[in-house]
Amino acid sequence: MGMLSGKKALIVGVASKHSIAYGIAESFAREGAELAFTYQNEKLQSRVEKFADQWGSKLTFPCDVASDEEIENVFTELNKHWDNIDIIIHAVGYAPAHELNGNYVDVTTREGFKIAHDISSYSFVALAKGARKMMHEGSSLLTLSYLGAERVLQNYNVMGLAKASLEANVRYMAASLGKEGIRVNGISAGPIKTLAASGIASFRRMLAENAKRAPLRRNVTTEEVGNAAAFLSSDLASGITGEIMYVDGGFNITGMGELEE
Ligand SMILES: NC(=O)c1ccc[n+]([C@@H]2O[C@H](COP(=O)([O-])OP(=O)(O)OC[C@H]3O[C@@H](n4cnc5c(N)ncnc54)[C@H](O)[C@@H]3O)[C@@H](O)[C@H]2O)c1
Ligand SMILES: Cc1c(CN(C)C(=O)CCc2cnc3c(c2)CCC(=O)N3)oc2ccccc12
Repeated sequence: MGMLSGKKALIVGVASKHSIAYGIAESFAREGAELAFTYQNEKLQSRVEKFADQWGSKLTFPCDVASDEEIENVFTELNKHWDNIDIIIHAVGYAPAHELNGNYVDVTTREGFKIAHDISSYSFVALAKGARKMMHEGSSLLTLSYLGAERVLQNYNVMGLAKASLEANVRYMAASLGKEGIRVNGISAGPIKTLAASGIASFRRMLAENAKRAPLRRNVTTEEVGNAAAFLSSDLASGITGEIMYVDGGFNITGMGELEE
């Protein structure tokens, strides 16, 4: 019997086998959850359908989180298969690429700021609004954040502000839904080589620096994030809400790497 047996989970954000959402789906399937997925657009449809099939799921729906109509349609369709929903995973983040490379004041724009906050933060509460009628006592929502929400990481720029907004979103949603027994949490993951990380200037250097300085002396994997997500989404975490859990090899507790090994 797995940690998530009998649980119905909707996973938003699978784009490739390197996705954090993919790692989460792997852990969830292993722990016995029944899975449903959304994909951002037709380009990702066949890939996500193939992934869903390997986890025994036929439930996949298109959803660009910029569209209230597409979000609403996900839950209308999902409700034809499931009476209610136990778990929602929000693994979506985006800012226009030009915002994430260069001096924050120089590269940040009003349009880029709006898009980053809409797609990376508003979309989390938008999913909760869409799922409102299907959630129940014991339901759990989980999102993915990054250290850039609280500290300055070179080039992360407006995504740091969007993640700060997302982390406040976790707390306000937890307070808003707590009386109904619905929990809302986040995982602040260390850097991982995914599609969202590709094309980022000096990402490789950042990964190496993280592995050097983190107490565990290595980077984390999507499997490790998946396992922490399974715990936080399970009844074993029934007392935890409004919390952001670091899964980063301990990097966030350090001020400076060991000056000599
Ligand atoms: N990779 C890292 O280093 C890292 C570290 C900490 C947190 N995160 C966060 O983890 C989450 C997942 O990112 P990832 O690293 O797995 O990369 P990824 O590229 O695999 O996943 C990002 C997902 O966001 C989706 N997305 C983007 N815009 C969308 C839109 N308008 N509508 C619907 N979906 C949209 C993409 O389709 C993709 O599935 C993001 O929130 C990211 O900020 C990533
Ligand atoms: C770590 C790290 C990441 C990974 N991470 C934590 C993220 O949250 C990914 C954020 C992200 C959001 N939007 C886009 C992209 C990445 C690249 C492709 C694109 O067009 N838009 O992204 C960085 C960007 C700059 C500096 C560090 C990082």
